[in-house]
Amino acid sequence: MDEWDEETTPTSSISIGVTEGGTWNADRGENRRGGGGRGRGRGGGFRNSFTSGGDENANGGDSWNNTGGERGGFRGRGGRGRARGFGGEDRSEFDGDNSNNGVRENGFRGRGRGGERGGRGGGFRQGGDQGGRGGFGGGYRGRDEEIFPRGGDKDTEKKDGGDGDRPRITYVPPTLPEDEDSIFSHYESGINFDKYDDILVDVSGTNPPQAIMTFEEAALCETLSKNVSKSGYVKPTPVQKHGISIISAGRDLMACAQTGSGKTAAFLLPILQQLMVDGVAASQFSEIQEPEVVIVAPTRELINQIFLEARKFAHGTCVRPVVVYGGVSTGYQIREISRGCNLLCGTPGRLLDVIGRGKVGLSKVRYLVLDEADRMLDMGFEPDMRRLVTSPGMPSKENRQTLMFSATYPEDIQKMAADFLKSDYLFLAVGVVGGACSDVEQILKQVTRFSKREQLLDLVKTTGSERTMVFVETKRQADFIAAFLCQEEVPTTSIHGDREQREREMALADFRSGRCPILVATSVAARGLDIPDVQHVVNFDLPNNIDDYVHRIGRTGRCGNTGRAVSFYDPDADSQLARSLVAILSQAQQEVPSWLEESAFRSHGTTGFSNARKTFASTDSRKGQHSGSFQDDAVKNQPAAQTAADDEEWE
Ligand SMILES: Nc1ncnc2c1ncn2[C@@H]1O[C@H](COP(=O)(O)OP(=O)(O)OP(=O)(O)O)[C@@H](O)[C@H]1O
Repeated sequence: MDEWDEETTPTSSISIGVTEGGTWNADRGENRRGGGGRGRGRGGGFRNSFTSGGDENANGGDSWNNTGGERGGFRGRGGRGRARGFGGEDRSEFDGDNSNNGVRENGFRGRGRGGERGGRGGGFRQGGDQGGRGGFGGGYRGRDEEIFPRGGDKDTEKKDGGDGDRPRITYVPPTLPEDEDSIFSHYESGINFDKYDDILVDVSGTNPPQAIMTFEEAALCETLSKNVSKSGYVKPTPVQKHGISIISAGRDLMACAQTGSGKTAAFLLPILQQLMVDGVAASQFSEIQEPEVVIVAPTRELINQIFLEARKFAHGTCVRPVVVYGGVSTGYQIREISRGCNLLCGTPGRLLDVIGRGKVGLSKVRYLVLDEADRMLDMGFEPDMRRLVTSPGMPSKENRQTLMFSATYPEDIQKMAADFLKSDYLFLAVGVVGGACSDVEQILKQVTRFSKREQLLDLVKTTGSERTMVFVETKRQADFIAAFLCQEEVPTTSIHGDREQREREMALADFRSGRCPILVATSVAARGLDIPDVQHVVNFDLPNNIDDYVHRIGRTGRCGNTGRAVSFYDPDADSQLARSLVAILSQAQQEVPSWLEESAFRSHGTTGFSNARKTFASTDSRKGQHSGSFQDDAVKNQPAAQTAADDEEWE
């Protein structure tokens, strides 16, 4: 079976728990729920899960690898774990992350798996009325979250090739609502929307076209124009003013503009407009679909969001957008494509998959868009992008328009990106390349590794029901922190690359709706996600890459709204970021704590920020200067793919 033949679910820590735990693995609902005394609600469930770390720790791991009586054993250990987990041994859960021996590790394991298992059950959210279902196992989502066994139920089936127990993905996302209210639902632009007009814009390259000042000047066709109004757009943002005219003039573009400033519409509108002018219409009658547009983005949720935007703007036209991404039934996606496809959105792996299956022809591609282009082209993912542009039928760069967008553009990536563009491409920089959105208040808090959890709790307790994204570095940590907050009665959900797609989409839906106002996330949610009313971002763990910091805090303060980002700075772990942080904060006119300046000084032995900040100019790397990336050398030298933590599934 070739690698594209059928996708399998990523090995999920949550799912491991589900499978191994037996009770959770049962096919019948009553087994899942019954289980008998696996924890009743918040307190009990959580405590149970952590018991394995107690004096049973010699068996703690084993219990998960067995069934039947061992499960009972696990349940029987309930009640003591909490003391280890969150009470007495405050450090152990973190130590366990790195350690391979000793009591702490077992304790952590007990917690970790329990916690991950907990992610399914709902013990924390639904409290005592969940009865046996909860345990910590179910953790933090709640009673409505379905349990999907790893094999044999309606939702999964074994692979044909007999490839072990790995199930075929058969998840099909819910049908999208067709009513206009849903399609055009949007949040209001904020008080600072007009300030966008004050941002300096630099377009470099030969003969840039004149920017448009209004949507009327874009001369969009009637349906498109109405859709723009229904979306609540009154006037274009700077990246739209310039981007729309550049793309409409047929030029290749590398565009850099701050997070939340409307880059998606900047490429969608002129592309759709051109398709309309050309009278493009999807045909259901050809077996191979030949889209005119291919849009690629690095994560599933982001590409789905771009698809929804495309669907919104194309509403009532003959242009049919389709989306493909990992974690969803390939068969379903291929059927969607075969119903007609002009504009294909995809994550790279799944895109290459459907192309490789011969279901999509590329010879008609006129627009190739790479959103989050720096991430798409960084060191880890460059080969996939090269594979895409050299796929059979894909027009050469001379014969297509290639468009790249991001809020960050390290210089080395800019240079590589140029390989994908015509030599006369335009470089559009709105504001400072790689700069943070100035509508986000940035607060740095110096913490120790072991005080983070309490600080987080204090913080979320003061923010009440305001929507908050909490970024952590690892998937395990995401589950752990989500479970911890749930135990503290803060309704929380989580998103990371080990959660199944159904769970990821549910988590986002719960966060969007406010049902779970706290979303704990890894970097998988750092880029592009546009979720209304996210007032806060917390960097529980700072990323090891300043560009990721910029993207993460950009989940708030979008479209002229204000937001707040609180970052926990652990001097033992984060000093390599100090200088870049000082630069980012200063550029965004934020207060720079003196301890951070000192830390930056200590880690580099110089106060030479002004030198380093020469790189602040909005710069096209062709100008022969440093680009506007803020990365200091220490960070820059890290392979970008590694800096993405462990979380980008890339398909
Ligand atoms: N001209 C406009 N008027 C009003 N709202 C707009 C306008 N342009 C975009 N928006 C809205 O602003 C929000 C942010 O837009 P978008 O997601 O395209 O930002 P972005 O620049 O791609 O951000 P990121 O860098 O995080 O990916 C969206 O909700 C979008 O609908």
